[in-house]
Amino acid sequence: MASPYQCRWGILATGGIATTFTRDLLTNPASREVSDIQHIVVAAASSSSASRATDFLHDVKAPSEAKAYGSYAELVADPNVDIIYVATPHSHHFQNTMLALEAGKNVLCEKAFTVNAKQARKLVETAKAKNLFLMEAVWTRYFPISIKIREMVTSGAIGKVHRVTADNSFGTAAEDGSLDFDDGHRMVNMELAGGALLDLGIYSLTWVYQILYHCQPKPRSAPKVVAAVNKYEKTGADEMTSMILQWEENASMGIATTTLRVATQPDGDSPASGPAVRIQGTKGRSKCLAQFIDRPCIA
Ligand SMILES: NC(=O)C1=CN([C@@H]2O[C@H](COP(=O)(O)OP(=O)(O)OC[C@H]3O[C@@H](n4cnc5c(N)ncnc54)[C@H](OP(=O)(O)O)[C@@H]3O)[C@@H](O)[C@H]2O)C=CC1
Ligand SMILES: O=C1OC[C@@H](O)[C@H](O)[C@H]1O
Repeated sequence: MASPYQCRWGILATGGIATTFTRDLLTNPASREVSDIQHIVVAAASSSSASRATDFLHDVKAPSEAKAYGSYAELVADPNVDIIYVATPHSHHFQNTMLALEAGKNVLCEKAFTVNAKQARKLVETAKAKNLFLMEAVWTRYFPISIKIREMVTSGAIGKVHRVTADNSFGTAAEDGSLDFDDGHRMVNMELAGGALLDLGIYSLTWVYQILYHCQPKPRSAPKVVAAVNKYEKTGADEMTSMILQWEENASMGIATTTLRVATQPDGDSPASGPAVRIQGTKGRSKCLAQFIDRPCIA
């Protein structure tokens, strides 16, 4: 049997999702019946100190040879790194991803990819010009349930789809109107491009787009969009966003919502919480297909 391809990762940032992702990356692919690849963490960097990166590598049980850097610039210059995983707040994705691309590295960047379309275009152009892999880490697209539902839509199993509704919301509010997060937390901090839309709403939009856009035959067109945003008065970040997308030629509508004030699942995992995503087609009654919009669960 051929030896597995060795993919050598550099982890840029050491926060919550960097820890979760890196632990998952180091799980033996054989556990999911994959044998043609081996993921190796060769280095990690923290913007605050090399010792923070050392602690991170220890925490995720990376190989003892993995290098710890105290700056992102040192990480992207490491010749042993094939691909960089960017796990900083939204505000920093563009600059961190560009740093890595310019150093000739492939990149997997956390969602939300960038804070505007212009930044996204620039990154894509740079990656193309340098023939590098570049991807936004929206794992929702790869869940077995997403793949199954896309198959159901493209095979016509639920008929012509006319409506998708998707909500991804969590949080509660105190009597005085304050949200669960401290004002400096990345979820509500404008300096870190916080807010419900970039953090959670992108999952609602992912569901609408993967059904009503990507599953439709080409040529496809952009939808008409009407949207409204409520801002959190303590920080100015969006705390509630509702989006209606309509494709006139397909007679289809997507309704994507997100908020930090109430939860998609007020009753936790119980079916009483209701679905996060509903897909309605001509051959199917309304389908309640996913209880967790950003987790690989089946309702
Ligand atoms: N795909 C998914 O399921 C999830 C994705 N995410 C996404 O991952 C990204 C990071 O989220 P999360 O890990 O929860 O965030 P954390 O706040 O836990 O970690 C962010 C890390 O970014 C680094 N960083 C660099 N500059 C700054 C700065 N100015 N302020 C704060 N941190 C900075 C820090 O690491 P260091 O000090 O080492 O440089 C910090 O630990 C976001 O884009 C978020 O949307 C988050 C959760 C789940
Ligand atoms: O992507 C995410 O998914 C899970 C949430 O807890 C987190 O805030 C968000 O960034």
